[in-house]
Amino acid sequence: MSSPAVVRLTDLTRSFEQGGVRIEVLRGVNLTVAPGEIVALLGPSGSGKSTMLQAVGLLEGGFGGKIEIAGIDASALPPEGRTKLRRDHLGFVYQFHHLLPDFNAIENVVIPQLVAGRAKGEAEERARSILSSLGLGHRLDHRPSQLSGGEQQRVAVGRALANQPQLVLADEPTGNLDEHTADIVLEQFLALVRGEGSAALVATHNERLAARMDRVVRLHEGVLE
Ligand SMILES: Nc1ncnc2c1ncn2[C@@H]1O[C@H](COP(=O)(O)OP(=O)(O)OP(=O)(O)O)[C@@H](O)[C@H]1O
Repeated sequence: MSSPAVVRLTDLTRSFEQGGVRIEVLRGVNLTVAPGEIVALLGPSGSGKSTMLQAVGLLEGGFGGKIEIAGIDASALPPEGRTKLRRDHLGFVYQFHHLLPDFNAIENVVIPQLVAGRAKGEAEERARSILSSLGLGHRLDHRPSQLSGGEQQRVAVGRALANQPQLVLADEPTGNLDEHTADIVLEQFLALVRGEGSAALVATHNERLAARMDRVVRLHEGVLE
C-alpha cells in the first residue's frame, strides 16, 4: 500500500468578522501533498496564504472542512491530539527567524530534539550535521544577534528540520532577505528538505523562487487554481 498523503485538505474554509463585515478568506480549498513533495503556494498579499498555513499547522481553530495530516483527520482530534500531531509530523519556518535569543545556533537546533526525547549527544551530532550542510559549520557558537539575517534564517531552517518532520510549513521563509541571499538560503532549504525526504508547503509571492519547487498552486479568491 502506498503511504498516505502528508496533507489532504478537503473543502477548507475560513472567514473573519471585522467591524461587522464578514470576509471569506478561504472558500473551499482542496489540496493533496504527497510524501517528499515540495509545493509552492503562490498568491498576492492578503489572498490567504498564511491563513492556509495556519490551518495545516493546526495552530488555530475556526476552520471549516477537513484537514488530514499523515492520514489522520486532525479536524476530529482534541487539542492535545493536534499538539501531538504537530510535534510528531510538522516543522515550521517563518519570515522572521523566531530563534531563542539567549542560545547559540547549535543549541537552537538541539533544544527541539531534546524536547522530542532524543539523547543529548545524538541531538548535538544531528544539529552539527544539519548546520554544516547549511554552510554554518563555522557559526555554531554564535547567538542569533551575532549572525546575519541569512544565517539566522538558515538556523531557523535547521531547527524546522531537526526532528525529521514529514512536512515543513514555510511562510515567506526568505521574504526578509535580499534577492541574492534569498536565492542561496532557498537553495539550501530545498536541498536539506529533499535530502531529509520531507515534504514542504512554502508560501511566497515570488514566482521565480516558486519555480524552483516541484509544483506550484495559486490561491485566488479563496480557492486554489
Ligand atoms: N485574525 C484575523 N482577523 C481578521 N482578518 C484576518 C485575520 N487574519 C487574517 N485576516 C484577513 O485574511 C486575509 C488573508 O490574510 P493572510 O495573512 O492569510 O494573507 P497572505 O496571503 O498570507 O498575505 P501576505 O502575503 O501579505 O502575508 C486578509 O484580508 C487579512 O486581513
